[in-house]
Order: sequence, then C-alpha cells, then structure tokens
Amino acid sequence: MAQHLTAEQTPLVADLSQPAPDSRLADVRVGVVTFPGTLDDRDAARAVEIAGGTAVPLWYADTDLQGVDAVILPGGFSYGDYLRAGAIARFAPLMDRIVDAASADGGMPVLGICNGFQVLTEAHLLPGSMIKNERLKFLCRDQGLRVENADTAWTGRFAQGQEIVVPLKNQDGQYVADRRALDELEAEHRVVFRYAGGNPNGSRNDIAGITNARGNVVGLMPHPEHAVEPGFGADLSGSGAVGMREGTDGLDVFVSVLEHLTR
Ligand SMILES: NC(=O)CC[C@H](N)C(=O)O
Repeated sequence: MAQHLTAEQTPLVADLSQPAPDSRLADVRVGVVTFPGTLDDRDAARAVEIAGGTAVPLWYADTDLQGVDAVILPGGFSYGDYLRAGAIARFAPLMDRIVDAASADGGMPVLGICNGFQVLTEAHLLPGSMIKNERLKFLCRDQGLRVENADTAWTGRFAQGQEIVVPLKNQDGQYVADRRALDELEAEHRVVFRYAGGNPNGSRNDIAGITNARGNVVGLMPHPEHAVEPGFGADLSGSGAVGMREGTDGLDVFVSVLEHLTR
C-alpha cells in the first residue's frame, strides 16, 4: 500500500533544469587578504561562499597561506593609498608568499580586485600601473564590461565576448602601460575585461582587467564581488552600455575559480 507523507515529510521535487551543485566546490579554500585600509574583504569572502566555496581570512602580516588553493586581494585603500595605491601593501609579509605561490609550478590562482589589482601591478605580478582617473574624479557607477578572455582561472564560466555589468568605484582607475607592454598584452590575448559602452577613466585600450601569461593571475578595476546576489541590479539602458541587469553578473568570476580547481 502506498505510504502517504505529510507536507513536512514530502521530499522536495528535484529541479531537473538545474544541474546539482558540485559538492566538491565547498572543499576549495579561497584566501581573502586584509591589509590595513582594505574595505571589500567581507564582500569578497561572501562572494566566495555564495559561489559555493570556502573563504579563509588571511592577515597581511602573516607569513602562512594556511594551505589555501587560491587568493583574492580585495578592494579598498590599503595604507590610505599613501605614496601610490598598492605601493606599500606590496611589501606586506604575506605578499612574498603570494608572489611565490602564483609563480610556482601549478601557479596558484590570484585575483586582484581594484586596490588588489593595484597591488598586483606594484608587486610585478601584472604589468602596467594605475593612475588618477582621466577627469580626476572618484567614479562610483555601474559599468558595462566585455569578457575578452574566457580562458583564465577566473573567467572559465563566461562566454567569449559576453557583456556583463558590475560596479566600478575608484579614483586611481586609469590603466597605463608603455606601448610595448600594451602590444604584448593584446598579442598574447591577455586583456581579460574591456570597458563596454564608453571608457570611464581613460584606460589605455579600454582595459578594465588583464592576466599574466599563464592565466592564473587576474586583476581588474571593477568589482564583481559587489554583484553576486539578485536585487542590486542596474538600469543602464540609457547609458548606451547594457540593459537592465539582475545584479549577479559578477558571481561567475568566483564560480570559475572553484570549477577550475576541481577540474
Ligand atoms: N574600490 C577600491 O578598491 C578603490 C581603489 C583605490 N584605492 C582607488 O581609489 O583607486
């Protein structure tokens, strides 16, 4: 005889349109570094957890990476942007470990977001530098981006040429590099994100994010970690960039690295 279940006992009907979440992603430990003056570390850790991974707080003055599988250098104003944004954070004890791990065989994935990107250029893990925005204004807006390279550790979930919208907020966001470095980035397909719908800050070649030759180190000025949950969308239909968005376009950056590390 068929057994009747109460509402509480009824198993949830599996949604076959959604692939089952990969439980191995939760085993991936992503370190999020806090420097004095960092402010986006909590959002970066939250983005890792929403993507399905495990976030591990790392302290700039430590010398132990605690066995993490990847590292995020988050946004903010490390050392108050004193001297040059990222110029002092680059000498933090933990940065030596991160540079070693990123450069070693296996190439640990490292993501620098905004101030984190500035730190990566100062640490010479990525070429070029960031100077004041073209019109010397702090910019805070939703920004259209085109994914130019979906083959890095942090962009595998995206489609080549896909347009996304994530927040942009900085004062030193103008990416500059000498002609030779720019030609090399372009020839080696190392521009990862380009501004879409207009260049907000004068960055050379509309560059919003780049990678190293191996694709394990990525830096970008806009903030994918602030666009990982529905409800924070933007209506950019009037800006010439892209239309209404849910506010989750940044999530695949974090899912990408978890998938990359469980392949
Ligand atoms: N949001 C941020 O990380 C800011 C980065 C940097 N300190 C700037 O203003 O340029």
